[in-house]
Amino acid sequence: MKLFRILLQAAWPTVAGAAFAGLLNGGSTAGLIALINATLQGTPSLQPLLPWGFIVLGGLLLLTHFASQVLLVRAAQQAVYEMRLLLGRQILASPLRQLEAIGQPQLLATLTEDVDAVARSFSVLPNLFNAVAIVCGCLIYMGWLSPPLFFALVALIGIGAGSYMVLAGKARQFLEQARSEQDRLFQHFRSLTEGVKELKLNRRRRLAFLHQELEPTAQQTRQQNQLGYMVFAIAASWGQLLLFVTIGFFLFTLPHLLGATPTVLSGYVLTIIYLMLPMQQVIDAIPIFSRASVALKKVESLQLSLEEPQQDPDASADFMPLSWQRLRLENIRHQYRGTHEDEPVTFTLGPLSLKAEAGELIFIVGGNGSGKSTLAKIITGLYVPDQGEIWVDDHCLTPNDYEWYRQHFSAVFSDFYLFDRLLGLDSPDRLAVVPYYLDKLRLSHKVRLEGNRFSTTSLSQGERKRLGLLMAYLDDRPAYLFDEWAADQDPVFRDIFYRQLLPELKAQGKTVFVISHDDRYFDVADQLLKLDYGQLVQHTCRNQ
Ligand SMILES: Nc1ncnc2c1ncn2[C@@H]1O[C@H](COP(=O)(O)OP(=O)(O)OP(=O)(O)O)[C@@H](O)[C@H]1O
Repeated sequence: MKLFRILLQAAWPTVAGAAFAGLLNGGSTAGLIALINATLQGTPSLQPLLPWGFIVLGGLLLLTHFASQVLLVRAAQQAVYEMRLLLGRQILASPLRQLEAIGQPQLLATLTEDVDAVARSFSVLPNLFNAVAIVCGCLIYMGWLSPPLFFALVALIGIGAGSYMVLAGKARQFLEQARSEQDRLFQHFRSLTEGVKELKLNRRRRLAFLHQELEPTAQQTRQQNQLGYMVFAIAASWGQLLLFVTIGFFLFTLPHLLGATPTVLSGYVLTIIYLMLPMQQVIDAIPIFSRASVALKKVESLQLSLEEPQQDPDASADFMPLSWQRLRLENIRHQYRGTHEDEPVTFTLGPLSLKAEAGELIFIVGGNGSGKSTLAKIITGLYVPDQGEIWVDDHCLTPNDYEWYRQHFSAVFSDFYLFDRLLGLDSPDRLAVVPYYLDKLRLSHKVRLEGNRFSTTSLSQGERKRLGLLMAYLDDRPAYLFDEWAADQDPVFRDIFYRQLLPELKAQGKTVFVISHDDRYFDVADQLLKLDYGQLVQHTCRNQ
């Protein structure tokens, strides 16, 4: 049902047009069968009209079949298009913590496998819809021919459909298990692509990865899918057997019991034989719809939806960043909860407070795992803290303000992503300064701006980070955050970063947060915050 709701939401007028054409198609099919039956029975009064009727009904059948197919293909493609965009928007609107908890492999599996499964089900819809229309038209014709035989037929169809659904339910369970294995498969694909160097360098590790990780999961996925589709095949064969039993019943048993005339009998057998193809199409479509409904369930389990558009956060709020005088974090606390080998594991940052003025350089320092990046995500508004308040001048942030608040920051995180083009930066003024910054960051001999795209991003890690810094400069936000930016720079450029670039940003009135292990440069900082196991253990201000 949800699949149809998605389709209706995307393009209900087109679906309504297709439904109308489908109904006409079913009607003309039934009419054509009635006409063929009448011709075969040689009803004298109708003979002169039959050839004309045949031409008209045949023409109508072809036309309505074509119209309903074309309209449904359009509606289905529109639904797939909207579904992809909706999922993209929802992922972008979801809290970062939620996305981190889901994990990259699961998101990728959903964006590819699940969206594909739903798209595949939409692609068989036109044929299915036609088949259902023909079945309905034929049933109406058979009901008109003989009500007692019609009820006998409906009872047989009911038994067939009921037993088919029991088997289909079992098959669906196997498909669900196969889908769970697919998440693990994507996890392995990630290891394969991101760990390719490590796997290439060590043969034993590579073989262990192939035989102990990839192979068993791929095998499990294959087995569960195989079982699922095999049960569907058994169900389909059972359905076909029932169809033959039904024809046999109508030929040899029921007419004697219910006293049907030869016209009625031949009409029934002709219609049932004609129905075999559309029935087969319906039966073939059921596994595809089952897989699609497993996909929808999976998408919903990630607290995403392909159905209900959430309010688009980009639509309403005014995102113009302000310049601020002071930023305050009061009693902020954030906790990660998880399990490791069935033991609960938590990491708690805070409670901690800090103040940052415009034009201040604030260094956040501490050992590995002390919570620096977590604090950075809270400062930039990527995490909403479990407890505490963030104040921008005299305004305390409410949950609805976070989207607006984040627009005040430009950041280069340690695991930053480098876009190869300047997205969202089309003002000629901003683009004109790019060569200046490329020069300043000593990249002009390697990278050019071509239109709004960089000529290359195949650079060393240090150079990529410089390009990331250029993007941050172009954003021109009131606040900046650099997470171990200098770690990949050579000593000369590291010196330039701490002694020249950071003071320049400060002189422009920017608030700059720097996560750093470079204690040689701590003297540059106006404030130094030291974290240890999530607690603020040292807070030094230059003016104190
Ligand atoms: N997404 C997450 N889910 C669960 N726990 C996390 C997550 N990210 C970090 N942690 C936990 O929080 C702790 C602090 O991590 P964080 O990345 O903030 O440290 P850090 O000080 O930036 O470390 P480093 O200097 O190594 O980058 C870690 O010990 C880690 O166990």
